[in-house]
Amino acid sequence: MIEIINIGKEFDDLEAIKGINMHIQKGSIYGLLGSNGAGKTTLLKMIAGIYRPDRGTVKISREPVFENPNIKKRVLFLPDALYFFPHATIRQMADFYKSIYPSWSEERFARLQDVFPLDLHKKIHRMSKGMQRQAAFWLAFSVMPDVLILDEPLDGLDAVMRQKVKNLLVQDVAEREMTVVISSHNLREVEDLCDHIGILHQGELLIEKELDDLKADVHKIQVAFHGGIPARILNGLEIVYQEQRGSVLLCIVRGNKEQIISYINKFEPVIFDVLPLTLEEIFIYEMGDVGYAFENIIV
Ligand SMILES: Nc1ncnc2c1ncn2[C@@H]1O[C@H](COP(=O)(O)OP(=O)(O)OP(=O)(O)O)[C@@H](O)[C@H]1O
Repeated sequence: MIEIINIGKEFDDLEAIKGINMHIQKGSIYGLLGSNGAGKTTLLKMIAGIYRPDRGTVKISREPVFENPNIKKRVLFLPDALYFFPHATIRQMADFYKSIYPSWSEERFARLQDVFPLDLHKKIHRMSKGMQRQAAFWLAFSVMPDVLILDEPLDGLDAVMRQKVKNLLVQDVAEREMTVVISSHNLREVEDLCDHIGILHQGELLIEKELDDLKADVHKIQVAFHGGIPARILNGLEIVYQEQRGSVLLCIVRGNKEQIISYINKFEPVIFDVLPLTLEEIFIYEMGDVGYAFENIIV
């Protein structure tokens, strides 16, 4: 659905995006993670056709996005800093969206009034930050785009509204195979919502994987033995991080869960737990691998 082919982008002498390749499947929810300044917004703007890549191409449905009105009318970008016309009301913005997006659904817009309790005729700039974000989602869901690109989307929404928006996103993906790309620092939210994850760092894509595969590959282990930790045990494990707390060895280990369990059981542990890592822990550890310092990631 979305093909990103060796794209690069520079700002003056800063190489913000350094030759990224990505493939995003139709109907998936792709979470783009990364440290501050990693290049997420720059990449999203190139996917949305707002920035022209200095090299490489972004294609949606096999067509280049940049300066391609046929594709751009199927793509909606919700930026982190929202923009509405000065003094516009939601109704006026809706009429604008209706005039530029052929997929706009007036019927859906009317139905979503039940989800977003906002005054259609109040000037948006007089609304609270969270209400403005609700207005932006109301408009976005009424456009019914094929591709929805969201930069830090749920910031400012209260817990109930976040859940409502997440439900609407999942519903559009399930019912009409909308493709969603989300950049977020809220890894718990990404973990709930996304099926694919990309981690960006200093303009490069460190990892691109299905969330389930990412989680299946790395485990948190707590283990203790009579008479101390056998020195040999560490040789047979791909240990990413280790720490001893009293007689308990805590470590993060890469590899197949069953193989790790059968290997450790040979040493006859008295305590042995294998726990999944949260996406937040995986992120911190992957970033640690590339020198983005962490100290103690086992909690
Ligand atoms: N319009 C611009 N002009 C010059 N430099 C820019 C511009 N936009 C972004 N940059 C630089 O490009 C790099 C990537 O910025 P970008 O906003 O894409 O990062 P990000 O991953 O979205 O960061 P954050 O998580 O902090 O929002 C940063 O070093 C930033 O200063």
